[in-house]
Amino acid sequence: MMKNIIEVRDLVVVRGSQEVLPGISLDVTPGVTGLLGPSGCGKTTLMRALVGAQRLRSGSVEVLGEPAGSAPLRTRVGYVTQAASVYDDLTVAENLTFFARVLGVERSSAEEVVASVGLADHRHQVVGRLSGGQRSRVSLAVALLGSPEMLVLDEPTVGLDPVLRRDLWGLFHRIADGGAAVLVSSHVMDEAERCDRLLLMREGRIIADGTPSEIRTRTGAADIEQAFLHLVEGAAA
Ligand SMILES: Nc1ncnc2c1ncn2[C@@H]1O[C@H](COP(=O)(O)OP(=O)(O)OP(=O)(O)O)[C@@H](O)[C@H]1O
Repeated sequence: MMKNIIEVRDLVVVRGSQEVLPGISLDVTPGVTGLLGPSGCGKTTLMRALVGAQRLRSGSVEVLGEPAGSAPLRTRVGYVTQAASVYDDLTVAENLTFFARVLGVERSSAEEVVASVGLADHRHQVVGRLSGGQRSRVSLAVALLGSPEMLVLDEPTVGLDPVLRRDLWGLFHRIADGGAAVLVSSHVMDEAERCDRLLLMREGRIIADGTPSEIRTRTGAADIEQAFLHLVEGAAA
């Protein structure tokens, strides 16, 4: 059996006055796992909990056998939020060299990750003058420093053209083939078929968990969007 990279048990998270996650449990093994669900269902909140950036009301979140967010996980986990988190006044290469030093990662790794996100030709450009899609790939490159064993990506393909989207999904699978858990959130259902496993989320709960074909077969739907609607209507009935 494949080892669990992520173990979440009875996780309850309250934000403001709302119980956003009312008690989630899940295991994630290596591979590309898609976290899908409508806007506001709690995807980002779950991802924040996985990287230790979210206060938990109760329950536990373990990553690679350590409590989420603990010091030993610092270089073993990569996280990309929806907002680019790099320095606009530095070049692509300068950003990567800076973060490589902060993380204590080899300088050569900085060059590798720039190439892997397709930005080698832009490495001497100032980040503030790049397009939105290029900037978000700089954040992704930072998250890839040190070859993390868990990579958490919040809507990483928003605003990218089809060729880049295809290339990035190829990259996610190569990373997963190396034994990492890559967790990708999306509300674009047509990206679901690119995942090894899907977690469909609604109102803070996982309403389906399986491969894309398992979920389609179980619901008798032609695609994941139809399957999701079927599940939502079934749950409401
Ligand atoms: N800082 C906050 N304070 C209070 N409530 C919040 C806060 N951030 C998010 N929420 C609430 O938590 C719920 C889940 O939000 P979350 O960002 O996890 O959803 P999401 O599924 O990632 O949505 P999206 O796809 O739009 O990014 C929403 O109802 C939102 O209003």
